[in-house]
Parts: sequence; C-alpha cells; structure tokens
Amino acid sequence: MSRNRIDYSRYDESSVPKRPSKRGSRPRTKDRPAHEDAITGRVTTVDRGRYTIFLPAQRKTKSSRGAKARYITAMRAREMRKTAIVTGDLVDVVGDTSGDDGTLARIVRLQPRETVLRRSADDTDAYERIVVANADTLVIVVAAANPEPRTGFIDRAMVAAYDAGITPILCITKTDLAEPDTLREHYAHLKLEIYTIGPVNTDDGDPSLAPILHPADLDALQDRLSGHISALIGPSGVGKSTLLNALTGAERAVGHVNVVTGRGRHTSSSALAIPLNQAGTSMIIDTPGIRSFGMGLVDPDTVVAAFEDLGDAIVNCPRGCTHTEDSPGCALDAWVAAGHAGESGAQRLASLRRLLANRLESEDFD
Ligand SMILES: Nc1nc2c(ncn2[C@@H]2O[C@H](COP(=O)(O)OP(=O)(O)OP(=O)(O)O)[C@@H](O)[C@H]2O)c(=O)[nH]1
Ligand SMILES: [Zn+2]
Repeated sequence: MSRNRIDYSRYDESSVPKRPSKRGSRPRTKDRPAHEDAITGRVTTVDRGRYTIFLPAQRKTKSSRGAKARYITAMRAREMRKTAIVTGDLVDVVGDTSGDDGTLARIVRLQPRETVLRRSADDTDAYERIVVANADTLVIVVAAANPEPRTGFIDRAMVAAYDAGITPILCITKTDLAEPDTLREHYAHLKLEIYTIGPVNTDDGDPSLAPILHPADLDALQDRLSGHISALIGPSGVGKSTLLNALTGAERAVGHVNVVTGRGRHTSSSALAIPLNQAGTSMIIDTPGIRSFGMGLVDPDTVVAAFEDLGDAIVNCPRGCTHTEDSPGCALDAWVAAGHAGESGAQRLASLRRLLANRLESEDFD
C-alpha cells in the first residue's frame, strides 16, 4: 500500500526507512559491507552510549557450535556513530560477543525498522524522538480505579499505535476496585481488544502486601503477547510494575543472567525490553519516563486506514481531508450512511473521530 507519508527525516535525524517486508531485510549485495560474521541481536536498553543486546539461543548446526541465549554489552562502531539506536532495534554485532564480564562488542549495522514509537517533544527536547523500535503490539495499561482511567490517555495512545502500524490492546488492572464495564462500553465500537487483570488477594487482606495477580488473567494476557514484541505504556500508579513482574518473573532465568537488564538494576530512563523466551521472539518493552507518545506528525489517513471497514472510504475524500466531523466533503459520512461499515458504522465513525480529535489535546499521561 502506498501512502503519502510525511518525510520524517526532516524532523528527526534518527529516522530510517521502514522495512517494506520481512524478506527485504537483507541489504543489497553491493551495499553490504564486510562483517559477514556479524550476529544479530535485539537492543534491550541503552545507557550512556552502551547498548545491552539480547542474543537469542542459536541451534547447533554443521557450521555452528550453537550458543545459549545471552546478553552482551556493545558500543557503536565508528561508522555507526551518527546512527541513533533505540530499545527494540535489531542490530548486527561483531567482536567479543561472549557476553563475559568486561567484554564490549561493536554494533556494525542497524536493521531496517518495522515500526517506531516516538515520545513527544517537551521542554528539554524540541524533537519527537524514537524511543521504541519494532514493537508490533502496544499494551495500554490503565486501572479500573485509583487512579481513575482517563479515556483521553487511552485514545491518544491508540492513535499513536494506529499511526505507527502497531496493534493497540487495552489492559485494565485493579479490577478488584471497580468494574471495568464502562470502559468496555466506551471502546466497544472500536473493537479494541481488552484484557482485565485483578488480584486474588482482594480488599480484606493487609494493604501492605503486594497484590498477587490472578493466574487466569495473567495467562490470557501472556497468551496474547506470546510471539510478539509488545510495548507497555501506562500512567503512574496503575500497577504496571506489578504486572510486569508477574508477566516476566517466572522467566528471569532466561539465559542465566539477570533478564531485566543483563547488568543489574535498570537505572537509565531508556525503554527496557524484557525477553520472555530464549529465542527472543516474545518480548515486553517497558517505557519508563515516557510521558506521552509523539503525535505532532500523526497522519489521519494512516489512522483511518487502520479501520478495515472505514479505511476504504477515504479515497473519495478531498485532498488533505482530516476526516473530522467538520471536514468539508469528508467521504466517511456518505460511506457510513450507505451502510458500508455495518449497522454500528455511525457509532464506530463517531468513536474514530473522537480518537482523531483527542490526539490534538496536549494533556500528559499523568
Ligand atoms: N487494589 C489493587 N492494587 C494494586 C493492584 N496492582 C497493583 N496495585 C497497587 O497499586 C500501587 C501501584 O502499583 P505499581 O505496580 O507500583 O504501579 P506502577 O504503575 O508501576 O506505578 P509507577 O511506579 O508509579 O509507574 C501499589 O501499591 C500496588 O500494590 C491491583 O490489582 N489491585
Ligand atoms: Zn475525510
């Protein structure tokens, strides 16, 4: 599908072309530099020029001895110094890739990104910077109560996800404190996938005890996240750490290293990817310190196109149509009136337009 996308490179030096397809990931032979022996891993976190990289387990073959999953620390090779590399990036590394203490490998290539999430510009930085690469799922975490869920937050996170080509899912925590029904209804027409998470030790227990999350709730979410690279975002206090610990706790022995950072406690404000399996095909990416996703560059066409029963309508819209209620000649109204979006098409369109309008509000996450 070809869309008129904004040229992000004008805004952010760290942009790289999106990967057209899984197959096109190898650079063309004429461009392929040396380093044929490089191996590929995923950046799990970045701290002051040092990249922690998860190398998945490699099966033993005739030409290779195989290897256990491990973390290594690397820096960028000289020719990569101007290339921004973020959590979630797939990189090719050479040098000492043993992961032994004190070793430092070199990143010689950045693989094309499938998706990017940007954090918004703020007082300290005028640019929307890429903070997570290659996530295919965005888990939007809100509490049923304490703090009260805010639909504005959820809406903007959804728009950021759709714009980035990422599937958003909603995870409602603290279901012991309130029924999540109102939220469910609010999003029913958008067909947003919703998971609920509650504790087994409700109210009557000692409030100083950490909540133990319900295994059935966790299983359902874990199943959904398996085989995916998922970024987690949520306002402060919703129980994100509790959830992350529950989801990843059982897997801390992966690769026999501290799976959280590979190197002790996580202190940088960079996003942090936590592998859930040895193959590195399932990961959860925590996004601490990211208050909101960058939406200054959101393309309304891309967001509408994410809705399969509405996206086809917009070829008939005037050039530059923003698809809002007051956009003159927006073809979505006629499309829905003609029944192309089904019986609840009107509500669905209203919900979509609410998303598009809410993205322009500059409210922070917390
Ligand atoms: N009642 C109830 N409390 C919970 C639940 N999950 C977490 N909490 C409590 O909510 C508070 C916040 O939980 P955290 O896991 O620290 O939340 P967080 O989202 O990581 O918060 P920040 O660190 O501020 O970002 C803690 O006191 C938890 O014990 C739950 O399911 N029910
Ligand atoms: Zn339109």
